[in-house]
Amino acid sequence: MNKSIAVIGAGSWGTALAISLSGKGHSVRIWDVNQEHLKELAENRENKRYLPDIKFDDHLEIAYTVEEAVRDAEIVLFSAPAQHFRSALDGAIPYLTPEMVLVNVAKGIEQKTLMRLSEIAFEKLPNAKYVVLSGPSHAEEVGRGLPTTLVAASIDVALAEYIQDVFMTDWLRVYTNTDIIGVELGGALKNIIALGAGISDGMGYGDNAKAAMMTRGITEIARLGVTLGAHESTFSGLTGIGDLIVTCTSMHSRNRRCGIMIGEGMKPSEATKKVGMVVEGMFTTEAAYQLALKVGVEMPITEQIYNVINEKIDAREAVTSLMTRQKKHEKEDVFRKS
Ligand SMILES: NC(=O)c1ccc[n+]([C@@H]2O[C@H](COP(=O)([O-])OP(=O)(O)OC[C@H]3O[C@@H](n4cnc5c(N)ncnc54)[C@H](O)[C@@H]3O)[C@@H](O)[C@H]2O)c1
Ligand SMILES: O=P(O)(O)OC[C@H](O)CO
Repeated sequence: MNKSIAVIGAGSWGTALAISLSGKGHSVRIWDVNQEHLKELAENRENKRYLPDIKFDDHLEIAYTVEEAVRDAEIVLFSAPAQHFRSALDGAIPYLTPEMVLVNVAKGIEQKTLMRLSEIAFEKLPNAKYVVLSGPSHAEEVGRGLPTTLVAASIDVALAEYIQDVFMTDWLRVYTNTDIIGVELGGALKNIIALGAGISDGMGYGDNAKAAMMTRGITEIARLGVTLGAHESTFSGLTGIGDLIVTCTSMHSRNRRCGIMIGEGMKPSEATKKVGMVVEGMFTTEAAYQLALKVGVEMPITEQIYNVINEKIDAREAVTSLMTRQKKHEKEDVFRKS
């Protein structure tokens, strides 16, 4: 059955999902803090800034206030960048009702509190019907209807199944999961490794270096994730290794593109600006670095990327530091446990 859906954040991902949902016949209203951007969306009936040449259909309306977007919605989808999720939620709260299902697609950790986004939501709304939607999914491909998979994660499996039904199309396949911690952390932390993969590419290193970055990257992501309560197996699924692969290898990736420019010698702040859309890894690196210190987990790649993007060392020094670390067994963590 068709639903009424509010989308909060009309960037590339919010727009791509709004196009997909409205294409399925759902009634979608999209809102953004940037009023100028909303006017352009209404005038052009497409998102020329982020997803040019993909026209909106009649089921997709532009809302000029949060209230207008959220009023009578059955589902409220948050697609603002992770550092803005708290303010996006605060803005919507006066208009939310307990029946509304909240879906968050942002991938990050709040820098100032080190909280996962679901922790923010449950702190404010302890009984929220809350679902995380994540997975290997570039907006540029979803907007064009290219085959994609996602995972709807919730502590309530029935709720995850509800969102699975609402979002699923013949080309957008949605799985469910109840490991909300693992799904959130996989989506957030892969952006750090994608920055690293981009830096490696930008420095002119080859496929060997990138394969190492990705494989050792997922190892340290899982190490932190399991310490924070996630299931290890989640990191070998779509929201773990799946999302890591797509982000580290695609030219659509904002994180990888930013990394490439840094690897080529551009200042990190300049590279971030040049991407022109949110580069979540630039915030998540700091948060993950602090979280790892707090819980005593070793994250050598994250630590070096933290050093590079904060201009403490250059990328070549970071590579030397990673390559000349104390030698170890590949599965050292497993040996430590047994
Ligand atoms: N772009 C993708 O392919 C993709 C895919 C999966 C997940 N994501 C995740 O989705 C999130 C958004 O990414 P994006 O690429 O769409 O970003 P973007 O930079 O393209 O757009 C972000 C939009 O959010 C708006 N915004 C900022 N604060 C807001 C607020 N408080 N309320 C409402 N709108 C607000 C901005 O004005 C902007 O239009 C990120 O966490 C990203 O990791 C992106
Ligand atoms: O473009 P990126 O690097 O923000 O990645 C987008 C999505 O998270 C890929 O799944």
